Amino acid sequence: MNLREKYGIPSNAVITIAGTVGVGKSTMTKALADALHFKTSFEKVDANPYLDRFYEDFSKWSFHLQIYFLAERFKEQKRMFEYGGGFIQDRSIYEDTGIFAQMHKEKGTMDPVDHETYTSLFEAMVMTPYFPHPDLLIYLEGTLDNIIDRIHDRGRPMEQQTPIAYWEEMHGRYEKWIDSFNGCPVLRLNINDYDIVKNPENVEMIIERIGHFMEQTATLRR
Ligand SMILES: Nc1ncnc2c1ncn2[C@@H]1O[C@H](COP(=O)(O)OP(=O)(O)O)[C@@H](O)[C@H]1O
Ligand SMILES: Nc1ncnc2c1ncn2[C@H]1C[C@H](O)[C@@H](COP(=O)(O)O)O1
Repeated sequence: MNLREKYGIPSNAVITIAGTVGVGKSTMTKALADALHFKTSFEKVDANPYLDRFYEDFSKWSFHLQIYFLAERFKEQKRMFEYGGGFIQDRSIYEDTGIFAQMHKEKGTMDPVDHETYTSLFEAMVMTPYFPHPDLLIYLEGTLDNIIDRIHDRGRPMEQQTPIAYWEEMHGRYEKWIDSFNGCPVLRLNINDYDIVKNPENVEMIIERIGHFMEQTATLRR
């Protein structure tokens, strides 16, 4: 019996991994997909035509980048549900608006009219009964210091030039955002509790928690 069957995770589940930059979403996405024999949906980072320009000049490229991410994630959402599920997704669509667009508008690096246009498009596309929401959002949390170490170790050039204050602001916003998020069931995992890089066998403990959690949420919905 494989781990998915052992812990009763439906083969058509769509699980999205959320959390601030560098917390370990991509690593977790790959580990869970390998262990569950699920497909993956990754964010495009290297092939993103706006990301470098955005980090060079937030104000100039905020709107372009958000529209790009919205289009990419919406296409991915469609692809996952057309396949009939069985996916682990690296970052949810909800974080684009709830964290990034909101933060840049409030910090003055996204024009308020652009933000309004973006938000109305996002709501028309996502906040409708027709939009398929994930079965589960796994929220990865950790201390700011650990996360900044990971960003430095990973070494993406545009992130190295970004002031620590940016990651600190984002970290604080994530903590508030997740407390009020209700788009789908949320399972929180602290990165200090499960080191899946040093101890890959920890993945089974995470899958066990996912199985129990999904069973409980399904019972509550019945
Ligand atoms: N459990 C872990 N222990 C140590 N390092 C980790 C762990 N998970 C991820 N990392 C490292 O942290 C960095 C960021 O991880 P990544 O998965 O790319 O984060 P995200 O997708 O959230 O931005 C990478 O260098 C990755 O190898
Ligand atoms: N919606 C977004 N707005 C601005 N920047 C974003 C958005 N989504 C992702 N990003 C950035 C943050 C990182 O530099 C890369 C990849 O994110 P990661 O958390 O490392 O997967 O894209």
